[in-house]
Amino acid sequence: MYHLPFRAFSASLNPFIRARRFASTMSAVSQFRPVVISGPSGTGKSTLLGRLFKEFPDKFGFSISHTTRQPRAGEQDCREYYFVTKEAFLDLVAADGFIEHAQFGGNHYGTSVQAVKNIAEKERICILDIEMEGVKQVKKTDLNARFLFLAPPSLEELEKRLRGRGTETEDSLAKRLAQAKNELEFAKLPGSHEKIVVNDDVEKAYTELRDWVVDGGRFGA
Ligand SMILES: Nc1ncnc2c1ncn2[C@@H]1O[C@H](COP(=O)(O)OP(=O)(O)OP(=O)(O)O)[C@@H](O)[C@H]1O
Repeated sequence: MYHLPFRAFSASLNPFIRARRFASTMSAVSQFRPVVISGPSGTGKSTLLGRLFKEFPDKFGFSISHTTRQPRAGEQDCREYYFVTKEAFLDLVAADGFIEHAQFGGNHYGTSVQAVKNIAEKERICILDIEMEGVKQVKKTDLNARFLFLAPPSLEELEKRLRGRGTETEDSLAKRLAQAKNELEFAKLPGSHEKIVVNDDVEKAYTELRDWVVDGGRFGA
């Protein structure tokens, strides 16, 4: 199987390939700037992104994650996931190659910086739907990203939406609301995001988000 970390490693052995690859990914992310959408769980990110992808089916993409779990029937390497060994995964962690990574059920999962660049190389805008810690990590990279924060009208309304979605237990609800407070505090810091959209009325919020992302057809470039 052909793994991304191996490809990245083998390219790094040859300075010419490395320089060429660096130049091409740099120009790709300057032209196709990734967009980071963050905001508390339940604030409506999936709802608005679903609409954006429907309106612009060929413009955007999600990065492919890495995982150390085994592929399931029908899953393909480099399509659903980059399926890697635990050793390759930990090497990439050590090389600071991940924007975020976590462990679930004994397997590792992560979003690599290179996976985001790969979307730009396909001439699409990579959308990253991530939490505050991920936002901080993206800011440390050369991804040239733009940052939008989707805010709920209030914490009370956020709780109502999370309850209405029917996906939470009392325990997970309390955790999400506590994390929401942290996210809202972070969003108040100057420079944390370039654009804040309050998802009060869904039509209004969608128009505001779309117009900022599309930026008159320039997509921030
Ligand atoms: N403007 C709105 N007014 C009322 N309800 C909304 C609005 N936007 C989204 N919702 C509803 O709020 C709930 C949470 O929305 P959604 O699942 O899109 O949030 P999310 O930010 O993607 O959450 P997570 O980060 O947990 O995936 C959904 O049931 C959705 O239908």
